[in-house]
Amino acid sequence: MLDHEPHQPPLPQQGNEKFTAPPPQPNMIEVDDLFFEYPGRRVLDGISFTLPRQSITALVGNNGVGKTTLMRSLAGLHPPFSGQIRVAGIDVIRHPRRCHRKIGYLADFFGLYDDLTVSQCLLHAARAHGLSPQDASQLRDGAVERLGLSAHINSRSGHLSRGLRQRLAIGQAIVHEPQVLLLDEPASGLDPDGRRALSQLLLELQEYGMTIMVSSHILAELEEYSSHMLVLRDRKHIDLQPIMPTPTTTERRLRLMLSQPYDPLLALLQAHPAISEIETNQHRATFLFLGSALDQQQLLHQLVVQQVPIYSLSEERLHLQDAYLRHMHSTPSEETALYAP
Ligand SMILES: Nc1ncnc2c1ncn2[C@@H]1O[C@H](COP(=O)(O)OP(=O)(O)OP(=O)(O)O)[C@@H](O)[C@H]1O
Repeated sequence: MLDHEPHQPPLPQQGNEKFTAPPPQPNMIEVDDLFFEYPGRRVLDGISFTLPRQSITALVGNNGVGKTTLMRSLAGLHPPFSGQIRVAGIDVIRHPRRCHRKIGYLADFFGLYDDLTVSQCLLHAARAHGLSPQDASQLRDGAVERLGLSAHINSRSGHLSRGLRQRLAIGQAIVHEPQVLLLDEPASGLDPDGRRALSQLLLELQEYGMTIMVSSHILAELEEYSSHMLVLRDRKHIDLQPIMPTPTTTERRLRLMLSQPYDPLLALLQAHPAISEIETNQHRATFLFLGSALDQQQLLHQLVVQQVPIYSLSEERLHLQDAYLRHMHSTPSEETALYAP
């Protein structure tokens, strides 16, 4: 069950699981010095990274670089050669079964029980996580609604179209409401409506408190919902970049647009204690802002009161495709800009 932050809407109750929730950790996934080898082939060579709670991370990298291997290691399905993996504070390598309850995983090539109905598949997945029949049916109903599968609840999975099978597989991965969701190429087989629905679903699950990692080669789609990009460059190098602030992040890059030039703007921004890295021209200013949503509201109020001719204030986000290409063509030690110009 998810740990709820005070501001989060309550999730449907999962029933009689009773334990004292651990204090929330800032990082939900922690990987340290991870080595993975297939016979005669090293795929991950001492990589380390951490992913913040409630982030949605796009895992990207060239074909064959090791994305699936990394995801399966995080899911406790591929014991690594050495290193440490902690998910939701649990040591995945030492306690893989305990982690399975907290993790939802969708494989790139998944299997479904073709003779079971949609309802039975979801119930089976929920029961496999040790949930009672009553809780399993309650969660099944939630997953059916979230995935838009109501019209197909009694259809056999073997009779579903490819896109609906993909949706059902995603439903199976989230039915037990895991804290961490790992999705390997979840959009393959989905039509444009299904892909849009997937983006919305991931953002909704993030709102509920899930930490999500998605591997895909379709960067434009990842850009719609990802808060971070994790680039697996080669077996030794992995880099994490923030793209969008998460609900718990306070640093963001803002863009302010002017309807006419306003010379005192630079001095005004420079005087603000929460603002740094300012770039201005006649029509706009971009800057790094450190503060809460309320602080941002106050900044906007201050600008309006001082009659700055502002017509919009928005958050800038990284263009994933540009950042990815910049990343892949730089040397591992080179700094890359976090946000698009
Ligand atoms: N069971 C296996 N035995 C041996 N080598 C394997 C095995 N599975 C994967 N590999 C190799 O390990 C490397 C990493 O594979 P992996 O599937 O993790 O890459 P990927 O980044 O997910 O690739 P893609 O983007 O094509 O899905 C590849 O070179 C692959 O050939």
